[in-house]
Amino acid sequence: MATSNGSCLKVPDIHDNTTIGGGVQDVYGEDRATEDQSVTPWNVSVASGYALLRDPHFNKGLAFTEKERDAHYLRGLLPPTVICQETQVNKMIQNIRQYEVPLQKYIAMMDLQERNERLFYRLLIDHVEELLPIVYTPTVGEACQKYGSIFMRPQGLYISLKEKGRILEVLRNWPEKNVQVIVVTDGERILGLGDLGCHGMGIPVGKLSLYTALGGVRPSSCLPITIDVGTNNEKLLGEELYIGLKHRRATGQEYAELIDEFMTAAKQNYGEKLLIQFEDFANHNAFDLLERYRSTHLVFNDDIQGTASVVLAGIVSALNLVGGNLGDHRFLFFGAGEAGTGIASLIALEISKRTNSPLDEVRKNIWLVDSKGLIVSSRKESLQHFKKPWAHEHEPVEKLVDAVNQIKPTVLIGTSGHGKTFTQEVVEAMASNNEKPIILALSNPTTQSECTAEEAYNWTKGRAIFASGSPFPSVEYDGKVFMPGQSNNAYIFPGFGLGLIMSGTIRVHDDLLLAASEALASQVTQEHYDKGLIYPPFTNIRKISANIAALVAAKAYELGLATRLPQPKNMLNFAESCMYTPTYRNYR
Ligand SMILES: O=C([O-])CC(=O)C(=O)O
Ligand SMILES: [Mg+2]
Repeated sequence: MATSNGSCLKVPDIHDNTTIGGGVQDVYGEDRATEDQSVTPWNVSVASGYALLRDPHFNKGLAFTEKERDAHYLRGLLPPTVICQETQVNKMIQNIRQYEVPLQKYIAMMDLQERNERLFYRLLIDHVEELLPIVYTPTVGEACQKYGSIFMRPQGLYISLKEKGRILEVLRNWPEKNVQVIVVTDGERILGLGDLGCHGMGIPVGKLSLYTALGGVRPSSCLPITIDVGTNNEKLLGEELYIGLKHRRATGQEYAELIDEFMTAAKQNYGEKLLIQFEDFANHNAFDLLERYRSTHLVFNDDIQGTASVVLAGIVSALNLVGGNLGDHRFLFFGAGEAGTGIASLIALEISKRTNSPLDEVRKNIWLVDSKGLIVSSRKESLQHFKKPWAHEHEPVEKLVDAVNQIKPTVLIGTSGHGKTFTQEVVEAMASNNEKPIILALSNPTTQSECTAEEAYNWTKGRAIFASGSPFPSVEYDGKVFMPGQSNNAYIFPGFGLGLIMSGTIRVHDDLLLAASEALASQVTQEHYDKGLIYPPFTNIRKISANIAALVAAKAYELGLATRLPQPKNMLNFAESCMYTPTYRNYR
């Protein structure tokens, strides 16, 4: 029974605006009719009174109706006015706009997420282009750098070396029991900002809020995790407010054992269909972890695979502007880590499928530059394994500009994590070799971008097809306005994850990444091309995500990787019906 002091009551009928799966056996688990397992319509415990207002999952602030205020002991706890969610959204966006400093906007958004989850997501969805740079790159990068001083409440799980041997217990401390996606980092390579240790938590939190806002995966299914094995960041080690373990990183067996315990415990606790997204691990671990767990767990590395899928889509759609087939182009990467080699591999796979040519042959048109210069066969012995397929016959070349002049790429892709490395000389070399050079400056956040949009358009005299990892405003050159694209894995991972979840897929296959990429490219219309865009705007992202989810799920069924039966007849309708929407529920 309900009590006035805020303890729990049974709510016999909570109407939800969204139902999925026709009321039985929904994609989120067994026998549930609503998209949010924490509130089935028939028999749910939620807080009442003061505690209800303090519960971000249920709180509606001034949107509680008169009847709800009576029924749930809220009288007097709220001022008398009742306002709707739409008005609250308008008020909140005005409040956010009053902050001049992006980090203040970030803190205000995190505060809202902690106070009223549905309002947070409604606001983020309704103002996605404006707020994405706040909850995501670039501001999330700054938030991670200052995480120790802005830390208020844990927004996910911290699993440190102290928890070794007890990780299952730690997972069970998390209040949500039906977790379907974990985004996990060890903080060693946060965006292009390097080792931020435990302060990397901002990244899984940000990524998962996009899973919900952009991909419609319900918030209670999402679990952000930071694995803390120490940090090699001397500055953080000396900081009083650093929130992580204050010693250098554990490596080797100690590291592997902790990760392995985590992977085993996560699968044991949440089941075979749990999606684990690796995010912002350093190169060596990123490749090893993907290799080690891809055949036993549903794992996805966003930096290797998500980035690859989004970039391939952008290049495929850029062909509409520059002409030629994918196989006719020559690619030069600056940066041969996760993103660089991940994108290179997926492009090679796609060309190989399209042209029916062996991968070895296709790779010859794809070149990579790392910190030591062009990757060439004479360096093969000393190369890390993920670089070896790209070591082609060529004399050594040290500088990027020389590589551009000698290789003559049609597409230049920056994945270096180092800002300002596409110098005027480099960009001009691209422009002198190509009528419409494709230039992608993918490193994040904005400070690490290989060049700015303005530089790309100015130095190519408005001829560049440009996209970047972090957003840039539009640029005017010679009386014409250019709109740079944002080539960020945020286009892919939310819809990709939804596709896996809704189909009960148990393993990630490269063909699923190609399907996601194709789905994204198919969302770019003539209207976008006419504006020089190679990606659709983020304002359409939920529709884009539904399309990605549908194609990914269809491919998963085709490959025999999907376990949810029966297979939905109309995959797109099904994807849309699965998506969480943050409209307030009515509490009777
Ligand atoms: O988070 C982003 O904006 C894209 C990404 O995965 C990275 O840069 O590591
Ligand atoms: Mg990342």
